[in-house]
Amino acid sequence: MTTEQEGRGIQRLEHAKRVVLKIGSALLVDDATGLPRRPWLEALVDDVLNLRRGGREVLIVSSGAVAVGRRSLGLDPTRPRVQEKQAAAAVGQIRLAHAYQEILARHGVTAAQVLLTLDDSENRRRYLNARGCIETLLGLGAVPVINENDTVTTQEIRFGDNDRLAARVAQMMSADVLVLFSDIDGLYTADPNKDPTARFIPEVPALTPEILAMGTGALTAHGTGGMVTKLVAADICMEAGCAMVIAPGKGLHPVQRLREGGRCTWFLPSHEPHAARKAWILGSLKAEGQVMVDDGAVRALAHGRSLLPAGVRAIEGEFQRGAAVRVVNLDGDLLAKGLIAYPADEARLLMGHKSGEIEALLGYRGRDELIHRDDMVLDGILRAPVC
Ligand SMILES: Nc1ncnc2c1ncn2[C@@H]1O[C@H](COP(=O)(O)OP(=O)(O)O)[C@@H](O)[C@H]1O
Ligand SMILES: N[C@@H](CCC(=O)OP(=O)(O)O)C(=O)O
Repeated sequence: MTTEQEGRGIQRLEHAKRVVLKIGSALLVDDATGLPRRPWLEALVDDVLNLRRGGREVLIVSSGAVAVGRRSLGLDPTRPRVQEKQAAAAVGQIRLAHAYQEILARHGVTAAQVLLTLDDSENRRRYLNARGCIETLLGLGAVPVINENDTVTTQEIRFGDNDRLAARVAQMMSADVLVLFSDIDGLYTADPNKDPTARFIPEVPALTPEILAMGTGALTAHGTGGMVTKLVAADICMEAGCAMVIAPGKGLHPVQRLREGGRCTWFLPSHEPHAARKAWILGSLKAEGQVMVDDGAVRALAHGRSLLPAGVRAIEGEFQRGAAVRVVNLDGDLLAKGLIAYPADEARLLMGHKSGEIEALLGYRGRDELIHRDDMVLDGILRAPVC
């Protein structure tokens, strides 16, 4: 790898505000005992703490529930049935979460278990709930330890592999970097375990058909992904403006080795996560309603602030929480488009009121903002001029 290539990826990691680390079963679970590898996990937690000391937020997407639980239940790994895998995940997840919790707690850090399903990334209301919860956990200094909620998913309605889940989490949380730790040090032109002429690829600036053709299935006993799912994950990340890296995870302190310039493959998107999210709100979502705001709110939006209920005069349309809505001024001029934090009926109850009154009006304490600035893109007469 050239110094310049090394540099670009590492720079992304060193300047990242939010990093997702994905740990595969083959790295975490000891083949002989079927238990989490403690020394490896302790070294990983050390790495996580170092990242956090540098001011970064860290999320962990961890596989291993099925591998751990399968062993505890004495299930045959060669003939997995869906219900047995679900049962194994239920047993293994509690042990896995406990291992993370125990090691992080020794350093005074709180671990938080988050189990997600495919629906949580595709249904906008659930998406906002999951995102809000993880955002709150990060704000409170916890380390979210995320896995698929295997016990309630079936073949048709699941991520199926944690490479893709991790990419969806990175996209949902506008992470700057996703690290996929693997049993291999990166992407090759072909599977190097089968083809000795396969060449290593240090950096992928775009997912061309040639790159996509390099993906083939998994070889390991525990793993479900192989290179195919890593390239699917790269596609999700690149689209979301998140850099992704496939790095070797077998040895102790895999993050430290990555930061020291160890061999890996970087997938580097040309745009930032924030820009990608805003483009998605502006371009891909159909507005389901309209919010009319007063002049004070127009000034707040123009300064990049969130929209509070106090500045709202009227709400049109019937929509659910998380719907995309147009924001207009009293003359009906378009100002912005955003994802609203309340359904239409509740938003109507809140309009014109101070955020401190939300609990009394709705009977629960929701978000202070009707549309958070991270969920809003200025448009129409407030659209930033393109230079
Ligand atoms: N083009 C490729 N480059 C690198 N590895 C590949 C490629 N195609 C297939 N593989 C295989 O994918 C494996 C990594 O995927 P997987 O076993 O799912 O890893 P993990 O469990 O670490 O996520 C490698 O060990 C390798 O055998
Ligand atoms: N949710 C499953 C993980 C499935 C998976 O993707 O495993 P892996 O290929 O080892 O990352 C589990 O915890 O066992």
